[in-house]
Amino acid sequence: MDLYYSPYASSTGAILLLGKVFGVEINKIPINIQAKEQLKPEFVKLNPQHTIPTIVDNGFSLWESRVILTYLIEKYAKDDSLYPKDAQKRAVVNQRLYFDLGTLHKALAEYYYPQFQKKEADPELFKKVEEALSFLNSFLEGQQYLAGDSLTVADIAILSTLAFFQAVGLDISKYSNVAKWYENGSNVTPAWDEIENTVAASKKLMESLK
Ligand SMILES: N[C@@H](CCC(=O)N[C@@H](CS)C(=O)NCC(=O)O)C(=O)O
Repeated sequence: MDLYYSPYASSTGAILLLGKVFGVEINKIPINIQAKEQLKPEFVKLNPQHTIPTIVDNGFSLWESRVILTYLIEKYAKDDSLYPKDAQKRAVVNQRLYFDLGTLHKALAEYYYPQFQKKEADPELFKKVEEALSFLNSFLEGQQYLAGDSLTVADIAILSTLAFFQAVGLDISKYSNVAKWYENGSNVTPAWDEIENTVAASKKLMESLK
């Protein structure tokens, strides 16, 4: 399976993690967004929206990172534990994934990405980050996992989001449920080293831009 990736995409580690868990061989193809490589016609042919990450699995092209994660589970997992088939359990997992896409990651990206381009941090945008982390903290009240009572793709996606943004300065320590869940999650999630290695490489690149 080909994975077109960029160090700016916080989800790359989660995709590599699932690839390792399921024994899927992933051929990593870096795309340099600063050099606008994603706009090359051969890439736009694969993904007209020209976003990273994009996978090509036996000729099947797919993008939107959280959809890539659920696709990998549906296609390669031996059971449904990471993405339960039960309608209500799956709905809660999906709610967390959409919360990541539309609220948490969105707020973090809007606050941190401009800073990679040497722009001043905007405190107004940080309020949205704090609000999103407070929501996450409340989802985790009395819970060891984000959706249900065992590890799911919701945990993996949001752990990956937070691993990435912590590497560039986010502090989650005052959100005690989040901090506790992150600590446990990073210990119990299989192939966690894929996230750590990816985040370390991203951090190095982003620091070189400062
Ligand atoms: N929601 C999408 C976001 C994808 C996205 O916007 N990726 C950025 C890099 S972090 C990108 O590809 N930017 C280049 C472009 O849009 O041309 C996902 O999770 O896959």
